[in-house]
Amino acid sequence: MESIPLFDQSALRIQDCGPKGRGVVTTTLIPARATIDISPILLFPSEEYSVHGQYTQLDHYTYRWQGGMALALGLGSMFNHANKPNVGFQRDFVNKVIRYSALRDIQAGEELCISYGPNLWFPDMEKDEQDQAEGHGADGAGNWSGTDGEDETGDSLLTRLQFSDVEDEVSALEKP
Ligand SMILES: C[S@@+](CC[C@H](N)C(=O)[O-])C[C@H]1O[C@@H](n2cnc3c(N)ncnc32)[C@H](O)[C@@H]1O
Repeated sequence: MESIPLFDQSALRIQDCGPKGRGVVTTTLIPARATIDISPILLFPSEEYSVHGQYTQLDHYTYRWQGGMALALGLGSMFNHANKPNVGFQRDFVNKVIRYSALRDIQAGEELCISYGPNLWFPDMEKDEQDQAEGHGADGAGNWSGTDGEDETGDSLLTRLQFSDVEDEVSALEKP
């Protein structure tokens, strides 16, 4: 295993993010591509997880991993979900870590969010907040109006990183 550097996280805060629970917020600008965290993981082998882990709180936090499910130790377990994440991640199976980096410049005061993938196991409060801010909303049948803002991803950096680094990770938090 490589020797893994640790990062100065003194500009980050764990704070109450309303209905999402706790989340990670930055107090300073984080430039695009900057590494935010490298979280070591704790691996739960598939058999153990299917008998125990999946019936516990762990199931809200674990990532799919080779041979089982993994809990990110540290910040990696604190990122909330966003459909338009500002943080991407890559699982490093050899070194048993997950590397998190900024997909774009992240301004002071912004919450740092990853994408958990399309199949969430909870009502997405971030989507509700974003739709309200954009003037969209659910009709009585629960159908949402408005586009998902494809054209807002005109930022080529975001697009490039999402496809190269994030696309294959996007389902990592989905449950088997
Ligand atoms: C990996 S944990 C994130 C940290 C968590 N907020 C906490 O306080 O421990 C995942 C859980 O956070 C909540 N969560 C994350 N993103 C959310 C979102 N966009 N809307 C609502 N709840 C969210 C859900 O309860 C989910 O099961």
